Amino acid sequence: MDDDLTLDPDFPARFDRGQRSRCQLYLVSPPRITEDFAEILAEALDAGPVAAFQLRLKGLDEHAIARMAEPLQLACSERDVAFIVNDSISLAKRLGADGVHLGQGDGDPREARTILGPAAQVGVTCHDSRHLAMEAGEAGADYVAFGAFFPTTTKEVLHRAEPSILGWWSTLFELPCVAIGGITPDNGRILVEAGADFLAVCGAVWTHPDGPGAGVRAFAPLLDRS
Ligand SMILES: Cc1ncc(COP(=O)(O)OP(=O)(O)O)c(N)n1
Ligand SMILES: Cc1nc(C(=O)O)sc1CCOP(=O)(O)O
Ligand SMILES: [Mg+2]
Repeated sequence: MDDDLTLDPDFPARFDRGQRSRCQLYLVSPPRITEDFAEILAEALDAGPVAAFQLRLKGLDEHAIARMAEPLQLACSERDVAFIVNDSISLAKRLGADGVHLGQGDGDPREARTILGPAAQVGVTCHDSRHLAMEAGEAGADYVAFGAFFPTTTKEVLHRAEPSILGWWSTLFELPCVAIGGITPDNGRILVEAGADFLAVCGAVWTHPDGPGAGVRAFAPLLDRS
């Protein structure tokens, strides 16, 4: 791995903004995965610096997700990649995950903090709303997520965000911001330049025609904004 692409040395202790000259990659799982997904994940994580992986499985109950999680969590911990659980504070607790990502209907960041403890990383969906982002920051979130910036086939989105919200946020606040939604190596640069601390990516990595490793590598040139 290229030394120039190493992560903040404190990672994954916190969703640190790290050096402001760099943006980091935050992988989001496909909504459905196959039994061999741990190998696919390992290929992606070994291809370049990935700060965090979010387990975002839809249409399954928590027991089923918990059964699938173990090898994925191991792949992350072996590589110092933060393992974040989507949607469920209780599942994050059960798995001993590094953190949880909460949508607006998924629970309160304060409750997540109480249940998961001070070291847990709590992210909050803020759509295109400055108000929601400030609320999340006040509630103790470790990052705020804005999106969707581009059309996506991974989920139906009701909100579209403009890159300027990233510039507004990162100028005023120290708390890291994540950009999500339809991000590819071809369109992501504008978000990095606008101030995104993390690019959260699903489809562009897992459906890359040359495999997920190539998907991760394709983002490397975008992440340095110095
Ligand atoms: C990093 C990141 N940002 C936003 C989301 C979306 O979360 P949510 O609004 O809860 O929607 P679902 O993911 O549950 O469909 C996310 N998962 N990750
Ligand atoms: C999970 C999710 N949340 C979004 C939001 O706008 O809150 S967009 C999105 C899908 C991200 O997948 P892809 O990189 O394939 O577009
Ligand atoms: Mg959710």
